[in-house]
Amino acid sequence: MAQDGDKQSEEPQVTLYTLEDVRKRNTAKEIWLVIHDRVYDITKFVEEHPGGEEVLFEQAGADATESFEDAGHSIDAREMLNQYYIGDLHPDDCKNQGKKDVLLTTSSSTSSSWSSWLIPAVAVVILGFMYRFYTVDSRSS
Ligand code: HEM
Repeated sequence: MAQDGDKQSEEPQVTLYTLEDVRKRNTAKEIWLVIHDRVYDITKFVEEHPGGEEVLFEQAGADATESFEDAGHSIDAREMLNQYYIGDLHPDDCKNQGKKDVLLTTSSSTSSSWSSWLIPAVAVVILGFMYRFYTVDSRSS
């Protein structure tokens, strides 16, 4: 029995929130926002934010990924996010971003597999032609 308990505690328990859950937390008492499909409760951070309270109030209850990235936050700022992380955005609400990631991965891996054999193959064909022309030239002269 104790083992069962251990197993359960080893599994990461991620709480899922919908955008609707997040939207409700946009008051001075409670401020949540979404960055890269992760949900943050920044209520206690608002006053400390070096970029000011106002920008956070503007993003309260919404997906702040774009504005967070636009501000060009440092690595330290990104690490600070962990302190306020409370859960993930429900997959239903982050469909578009998931699709975009998949497309980007697929297209980049496809192009790299193409170039890995196409460029050497073209080089071999060109070298073959050059070799033929040179040998034919030298035989005829
Ligand atoms: C919980 C989320 C956030 C954290 C932990 C955070 C943290 C920080 C930190 C540590 C800085 C100081 C500069 C740096 O180290 O990059 C900063 C600056 C700033 N932040 Fe944030 N920030 C958050 C969310 C946001 C959002 C959503 C916006 C935009 C709406 C924003 C806009 C800014 C701006 C404009 C500055 C000033 C940049 C400058 O003066 O060069 N931040 N933030």
